Amino acid sequence: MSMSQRTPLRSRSSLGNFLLSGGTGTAAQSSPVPPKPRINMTDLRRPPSRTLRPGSPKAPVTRSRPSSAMAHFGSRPSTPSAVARPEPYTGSITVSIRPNPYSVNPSQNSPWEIQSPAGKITNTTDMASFSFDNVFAPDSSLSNREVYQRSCSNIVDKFLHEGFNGTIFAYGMTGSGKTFSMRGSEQDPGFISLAVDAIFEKIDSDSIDKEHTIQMTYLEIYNEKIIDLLQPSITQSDLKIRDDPVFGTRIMGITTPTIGSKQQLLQLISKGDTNRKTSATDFNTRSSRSHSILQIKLNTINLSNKTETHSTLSLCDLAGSERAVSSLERRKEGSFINKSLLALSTVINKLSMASNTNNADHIPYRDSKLTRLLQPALSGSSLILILCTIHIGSPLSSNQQFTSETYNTLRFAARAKDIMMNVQQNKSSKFGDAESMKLIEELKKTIENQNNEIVMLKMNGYLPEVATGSVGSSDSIVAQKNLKIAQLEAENKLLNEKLEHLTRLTDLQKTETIILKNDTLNDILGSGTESLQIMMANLEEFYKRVNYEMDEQKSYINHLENRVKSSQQQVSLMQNSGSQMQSQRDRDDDEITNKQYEELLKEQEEEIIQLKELLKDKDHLIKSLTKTTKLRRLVDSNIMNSQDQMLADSEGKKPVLAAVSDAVDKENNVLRLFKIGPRPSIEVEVEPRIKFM
Ligand SMILES: Nc1ncnc2c1ncn2[C@@H]1O[C@H](COP(=O)(O)OP(=O)(O)OP(=O)(O)O)[C@@H](O)[C@H]1O
Repeated sequence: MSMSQRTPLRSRSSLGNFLLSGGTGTAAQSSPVPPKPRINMTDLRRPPSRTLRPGSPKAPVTRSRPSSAMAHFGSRPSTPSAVARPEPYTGSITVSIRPNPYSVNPSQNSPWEIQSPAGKITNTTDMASFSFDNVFAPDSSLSNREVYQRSCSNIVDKFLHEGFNGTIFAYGMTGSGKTFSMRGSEQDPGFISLAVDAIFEKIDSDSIDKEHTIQMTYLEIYNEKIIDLLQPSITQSDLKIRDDPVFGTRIMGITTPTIGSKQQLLQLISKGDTNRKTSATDFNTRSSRSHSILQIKLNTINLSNKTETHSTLSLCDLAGSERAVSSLERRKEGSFINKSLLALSTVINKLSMASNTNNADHIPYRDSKLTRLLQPALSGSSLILILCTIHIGSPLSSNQQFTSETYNTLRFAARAKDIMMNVQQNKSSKFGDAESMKLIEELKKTIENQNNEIVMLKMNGYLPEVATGSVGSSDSIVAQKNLKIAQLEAENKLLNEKLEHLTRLTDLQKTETIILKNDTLNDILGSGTESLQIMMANLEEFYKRVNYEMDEQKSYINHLENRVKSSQQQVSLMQNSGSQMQSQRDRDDDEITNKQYEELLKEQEEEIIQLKELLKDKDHLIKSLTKTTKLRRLVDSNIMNSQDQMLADSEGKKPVLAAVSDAVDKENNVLRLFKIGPRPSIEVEVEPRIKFM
């Protein structure tokens, strides 16, 4: 059977030479969506960025400054913390400013003074000054590599070596150099190529006990539609976004090839680039008319300590905004681009305000596809670099617009710089689950292949041995054929039994894994040393949070419904008052808005159904957890009891069992509060292990 599409990348010292020479490249490239050898966490359908990460729409960021070690979240019910977590990154978003050197007119004075070493840019007219992590000189000899090393490589390193997610996006006016910085050229490769180099350097240099699997997606948001850049013809229609417990958000049905080599990855990126919408505009002959997001997902299995880590690097090249546009189509695109960039600005403003004032306002991530996709990153699941590209031309005549756009970009950058983040590393998990999923996949394929062979044998009487003339008379051919069919059927029966067994065991492990991967439940489970009261209080807290998130969803839906109503009213008002004089442009915009709201509303309705399912899942988890807790307590109390009994026998005192029984009564009272009935005793297979004969 072919496992080529899921063959992990090893360091060059082991499998690397074969794989990196393109051994698996072609197959993976043509595959639309290869199955992932990991537990499908979507069953849980939990929106993590709103629940368990520091990213609730109400309190997405910490208020602590970079040096603070004691980050806390805003107004949402806090996560009870009993388990030590990996060291988070607490600090601000990295913001770098890069001027387009060709926007400088040497014969005129620039309205901007740049002090690169101090990371400062000042407007010489009103002396408004901005400070950032980097402000690069408008120097055409400054290479992308240098800019990458000074602003971006740190995030890529943390993505590669420490299990952080990283998000890098280029923001700025059209023609200011976003695509130039992200894609670069052959002579001067951009951030994407440089990050790909770093990824494969890491794979090459890693020890032989590490296996890497790389997957990628490449999409564009064009006119508020998500389009798969790797399969645009098939999936021209708008792809849907869903919450995902592992990656924050997930695009349904997007092509996610598993990468076999660096060359293959670069080829796929180039393929995506050619599919991206670009057109000539007033400021740029090849202007990007869409926002593009390239995601590289890295899964690393450490064979020596049997752990699996995943992290995602997102590289976004945003479309530039523009006002002066001549064609209707460009105007329509511009209206969508401006809307999503406005939504991004609003989100950045609110996050910045929340950081500065502890004012936990609603963050409207759902106002655009762009902000919805960036939601996990902006709400604390990712380190972020924003590269703002600017024009620093003369303040005179035609360049006046550049100055005001540069001002806008710098204000956006300054607000982004204000946002304080508390970013968690992705946790490593034991990879037994991935292995068993792989076995299940292999078994399924074998069974399928053998079934096909049986069908062929029965229908056509085809036997490979016959075709090669290696068998004798027709009687013996029939006998051999029947024997082969019988053998295959017997083998398949056995394989089916194995498959069933394995699936049962994996399901058991899956339930455990879901509980283990659930941060909040981990907190509740704690180290196993908390008292019953603490554990039940934690459960109560967990329940509160679920309800809180449900309420928040409902209020957002109300908000959207109101917006749909008011825009519908506006439209009918305009129609009634005979405002046919309304320009074609405005009507286009209104239609877009209404359609968008209706789509949003539909999505929200679907999501509410999902959330209700999610609540059921959480109920189920709480019940499982309570069972586990009871079981653990029973085991503990049995041990204690036998020790206590021995002590009581020797000292003539009351044994501890009586106290444990009091505790069980108390717990049942709390459970009744949650409307969870006390559970009967359960059969639990302790530490189910996969055994494959
Ligand atoms: N730092 C730079 N050094 C050299 N050339 C640059 C630089 N920045 C931009 N350019 C040149 O300026 C032009 C416009 O750049 P680019 O296409 O990257 O802009 P953009 O911001 O992506 O625009 P849009 O939003 O319209 O897609 C290109 O010809 C590019 O080569």
